[in-house]
Amino acid sequence: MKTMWHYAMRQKGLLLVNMICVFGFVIIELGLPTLLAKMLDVGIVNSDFEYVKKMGSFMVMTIIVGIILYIGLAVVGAKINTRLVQHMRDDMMGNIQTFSHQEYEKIGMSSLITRTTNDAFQVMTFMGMILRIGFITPIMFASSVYMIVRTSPSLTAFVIGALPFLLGGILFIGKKSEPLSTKQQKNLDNINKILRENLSGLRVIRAFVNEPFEEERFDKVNSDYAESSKKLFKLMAAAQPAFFFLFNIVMVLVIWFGSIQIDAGSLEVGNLIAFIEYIFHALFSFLLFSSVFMMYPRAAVSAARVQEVLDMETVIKDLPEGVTETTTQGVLSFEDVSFAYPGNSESPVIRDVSFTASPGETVAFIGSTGSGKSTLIQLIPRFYDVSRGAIKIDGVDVRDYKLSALRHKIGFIPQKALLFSGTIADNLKYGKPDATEEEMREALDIAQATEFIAQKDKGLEEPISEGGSNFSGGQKQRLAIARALIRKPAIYVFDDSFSALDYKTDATLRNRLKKETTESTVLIVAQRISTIMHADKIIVLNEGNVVGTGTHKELLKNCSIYYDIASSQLTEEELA
Ligand SMILES: Nc1ncnc2c1ncn2[C@@H]1O[C@H](COP(=O)(O)OP(=O)(O)OP(=O)(O)O)[C@@H](O)[C@H]1O
Repeated sequence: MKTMWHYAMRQKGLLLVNMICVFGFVIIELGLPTLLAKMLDVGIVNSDFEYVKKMGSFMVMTIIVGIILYIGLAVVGAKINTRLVQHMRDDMMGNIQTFSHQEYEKIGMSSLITRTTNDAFQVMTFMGMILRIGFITPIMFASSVYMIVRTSPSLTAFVIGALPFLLGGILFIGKKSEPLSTKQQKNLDNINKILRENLSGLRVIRAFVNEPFEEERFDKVNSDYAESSKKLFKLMAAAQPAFFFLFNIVMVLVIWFGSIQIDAGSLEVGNLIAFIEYIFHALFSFLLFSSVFMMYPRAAVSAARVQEVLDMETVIKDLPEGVTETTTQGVLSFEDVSFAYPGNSESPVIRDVSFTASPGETVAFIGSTGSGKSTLIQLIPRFYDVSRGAIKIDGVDVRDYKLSALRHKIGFIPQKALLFSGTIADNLKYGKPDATEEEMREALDIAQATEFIAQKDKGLEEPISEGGSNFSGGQKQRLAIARALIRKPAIYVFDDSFSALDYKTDATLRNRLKKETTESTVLIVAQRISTIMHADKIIVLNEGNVVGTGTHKELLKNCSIYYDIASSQLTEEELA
C-alpha cells in the first residue's frame, strides 16, 4: 500500500478530480431510485402526469451527468495509472543502474525484468481498481445503507444479517490467495529465466540437439505457473456464485416481507422498488469492494517485490563529494589486495595481490582458467570492492573517488563484447557522446575495424541488431575496443578482449595500440602467450595468488607455471 500511495500521491490534482467524480457518481446513482420512487408513489399513484414528466426529465438529466462523471472517472483513472507505472518503472530503473554486480546477482536478472514489467503492471492494475471501485464502493455502500435504513428500518435486518457471511468469505479468500500470489509471481520469474536462457542460448541448444530437453524444462515451469494461476482464479471464481446465492436469498426475503408490509399499508410500492435498488447497490458495492480486497494480496506481493528493488542499496557506495581531479593520470597500484565473492568470505578468489602499473606501461595477467584474472581487473572500476587491502589510482583509493570520475579514467573492454542495438556510430558514441566522425574513424582504424566496416553498405550507420548478432565475434570485439579507445582513458583494461581475433589481426591491433597508448596504462588479461609476451610486466596468477612477476623471458626462466603455459602454446624455437 505504501508503495502505491507514494506514487499515487505524486498526482494530487488528478486524485482530487477522481474523488469529485466519485462523489458525483454516487449521488447520481442513488438519486435515480429516489426519483423513481417519487415518480411512482406521487406521480403515478395520484395520476399527476406533470409530476411524472418533471421527474422523468430529472432522471434523464441525472443519467447524462452520471455518464459524463463515469467517463471522467475512467479518463482520470487511466491518466493516474499510466503515470504511476511510468514513474515507478523510471525509479526502479534509476536504482537498478546504481546496483553493483552483487545486487544483480542477489535478485537475478530475470526477476529484475519481471519486477519492472509484470509486478509494476500488477500494482498499476490494482491502483486502477482502487481509484474506481475502491473509492466508489465504500461511499456507495455507506450511502446505500443510509437510504435503506431511511426507507424501511424493519427490512434492514435482512441486509445486516447477510454482511457477516460476506465479510467471512472475503477474509477467507484474502488469506488463501496471498501464498498463491507469491507462488505465481515466483513461477513467472522462472518462466522469464528459462525464456532468457533459451533465447540467448538458442544456438548452443540447437548444436547440442537439446530442443526436446529445453521444451520439457519450459513446459515444467509453464505448467507450474498455470497451476498456481488456476488455483488463484478458481478461488476468485468461487466467490461470485456464492455472492449471488446470498444476494438472491436476501432479495427473496425482502420481497416476501416487503409485500406483506405493502398489503398492510405500511410500505409503498415505489419505496419497495427503491429499497431493492438500494440493496442491490449496497451488496454489490460490498462485493466489488471485496474483489479489491481479494486482489490486494496479489498486488501486495508485487508491490513488495517492486519496493525491494526501490529500497535496495548498493554495497558499492558512491561518494558524490569524492575525488574528481588528480595530479597524475593512470598510475595504478594494488596493495595487498584480497577479495572473496559475497557470501563466500572463507575462500578468497584473490589473495594478497600487490603490483604497480604506470602510464606507458603494459601489464598482462595470465593463469589457468578460474585463477582470478577477470575478478582481479573487475575490482579496478569497483564492480566489486576489495575485501582487504587497497587499490589506488593516481595515489587515491578507488573507494575515495566520485564513482563517475573513477570510471571515466578507465576504458574497460569486457570478456564478452557487448554491443547495443542501434548503429555502429551509436555504439561508438556510447564511449564518447560528442565524438566526431574523424574520432570514430581513428578509433576504428586502431581497432582494425576499418576494413570490415567499409564492406558494410551503410558504413558507420550500419545497423547493429540486438546483442550484435549480425556481426562476428571478432568484429564485435574490435567494435568494443574502438568504443573504449574513443574515450582516450588513462587506464585501459582488456579482459581477454583479443581472444576472437586471428593472430595477424591480434598482432597488428596491439602494435597500433602500443603507439596510441604511450601515455596510458594498459592492462591485458589473456590466455594466449603471443598476446602478452611483449608486455612490460606479466603477472602470473594461480588460484588467486601471484606466483610470478616479470617479463616473458624472466618468467620462462623462473616461473614453472608460466613455462608450462608457454610451452603448451609456443614451439621449441620460440621458447628458446
Ligand atoms: N560472480 C561470482 N560469484 C561467485 N564466484 C565467482 C563469480 N565469478 C567468478 N567466480 C569464481 O571466482 C574464481 C575466479 O574466476 P575468474 O572469472 O576471475 O577467473 P579467470 O581467471 O578470469 O578465468 P577465465 O580465464 O576462465 O576467464 C572462479 O573460481 C570462479 O568460479
